[in-house]
Amino acid sequence: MSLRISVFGTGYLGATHAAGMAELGHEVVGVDIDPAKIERLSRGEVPFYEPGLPELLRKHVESGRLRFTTDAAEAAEFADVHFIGVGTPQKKGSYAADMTFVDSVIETLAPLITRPAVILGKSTVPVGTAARLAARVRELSPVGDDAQLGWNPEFLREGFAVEDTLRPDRLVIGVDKDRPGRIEEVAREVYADAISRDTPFLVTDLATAELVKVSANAFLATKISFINAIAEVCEATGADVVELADAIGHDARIGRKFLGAGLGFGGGCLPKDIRAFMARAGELGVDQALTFLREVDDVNMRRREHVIGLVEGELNGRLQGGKVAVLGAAFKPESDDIRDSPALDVAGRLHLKGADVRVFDPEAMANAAKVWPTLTFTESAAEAVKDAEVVVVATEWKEFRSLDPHAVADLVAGKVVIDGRNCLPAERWIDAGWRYLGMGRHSS
Ligand SMILES: NC(=O)C1=CN([C@@H]2O[C@H](COP(=O)(O)OP(=O)(O)OC[C@H]3O[C@@H](n4cnc5c(N)ncnc54)[C@H](O)[C@@H]3O)[C@@H](O)[C@H]2O)C=CC1
Ligand SMILES: O=C(O)[C@H]1O[C@H](OP(=O)(O)OP(=O)(O)OC[C@H]2O[C@@H](n3ccc(=O)[nH]c3=O)[C@H](O)[C@@H]2O)[C@H](O)[C@@H](O)[C@@H]1O
Repeated sequence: MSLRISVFGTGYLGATHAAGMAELGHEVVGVDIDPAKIERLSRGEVPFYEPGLPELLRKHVESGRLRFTTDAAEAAEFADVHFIGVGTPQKKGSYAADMTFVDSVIETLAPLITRPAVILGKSTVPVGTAARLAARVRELSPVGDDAQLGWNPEFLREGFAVEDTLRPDRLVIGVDKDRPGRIEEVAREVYADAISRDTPFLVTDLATAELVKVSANAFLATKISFINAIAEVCEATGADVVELADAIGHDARIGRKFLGAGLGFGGGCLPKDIRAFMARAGELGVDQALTFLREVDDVNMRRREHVIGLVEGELNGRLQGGKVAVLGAAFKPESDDIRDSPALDVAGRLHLKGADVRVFDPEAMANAAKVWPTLTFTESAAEAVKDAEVVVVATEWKEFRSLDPHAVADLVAGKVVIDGRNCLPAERWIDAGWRYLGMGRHSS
């Protein structure tokens, strides 16, 4: 059955969710406070890089099943199901999540709900938020208890956002167990396609749904920092963390995924989510339960220092004026997202320490230049590495993984490559005469 849906927030999550809902047969309006974004989306353009999304979005804008507006009243009038996908960034000067945007959607939308409707929150929020907002919605809406709020956390990965939206590996719906209302029934209609394929559909209370999301991200972050901590020990002992990860990953209880040692995790979610989780635990008086996440964060940030130290070492302690190429600015490949990007952080810090840094990224240059206008960005990887004394591979784009070490050798001043993502074929680079430094690996 086709539903009328609105999606508040048309960033990485919201724009993908809106297009995905249209693909599932629903009629959708996307709402954002940024008029420039809405104008581009209305023309069928995606204002960020996400493989497969431009085609999907254009298809549904052209079919008329998907449109965009800055007018919340229009969305309230049109839709019976409202998703909230606005940002919950880290607050300045604090670990906590900034709830201004989510709160503002509720304050605007709830009074406009004049017939029974369901609101499903998708943003990642501190536990307790949904119960607070559900009460606020009942208070503000003219239909009172007939305006119901549940929480439906999102697990998509950037770079695979379309696939993850259309074929999620699980669906979680948080419902106030004392007032379940129509939330489960409506969510089953929204996600009928995935449910028909036996996708696990888990109905929980509101707090559990909120905690599922932050626990999943905390676990992923912990797994990455675990392997990076082991990488530190490998570096001290001459062991090889990639062989080690392969070996422990064969144990099905451990698994090989997310054991990629390197520059560590970044992005708009993992770092801020573990910090917000710690902040919320503090407010709840259970901060001790999550002190290990402090360590997870510290191990992660040390990876960046480690790479900066390696560059400095290769330049004989002389960063000032040293020519360094940084390949990659995005926090991971197949994304133009530079939020808390380890690659860009390393490039920026080397630049602040006086190195002559040149950066190239296939998709993230425009975003990176906004944050680091004083960094030098080049048109190509070849231009970035020209005359470099050290090359740092900081984001594992395919374009960098498949670089020809012989061709690159002809361009550089020094054949030193730091593989910040353990993504290069080390033997090929070594055979081509390079000094190769991996993360937690034998160097040559
Ligand atoms: N990016 C991702 O891969 C995922 C993000 N999330 C969560 O989803 C939420 C959104 O994340 P992103 O899409 O990455 O953020 P984003 O920053 O790309 O997008 C947020 C959008 O919300 C808009 N906005 C702010 N206030 C608004 C309002 N009152 N009404 C309508 N629009 C408003 C902004 O203009 C912006 O376009 C966060 O809580 C994040 O943790 C969850 C899973 C995946
Ligand atoms: O809440 C969110 O926004 C999302 O956060 C992550 O997705 P995403 O940030 O898109 O990226 P990941 O693929 O998880 O990678 C995160 C970071 O970890 C790094 N990483 C990943 C895997 C690994 O083995 N090693 C490693 O350093 C990546 O380079 C990247 O910087 C989660 O994977 C999603 O399930 C979740 O929905």
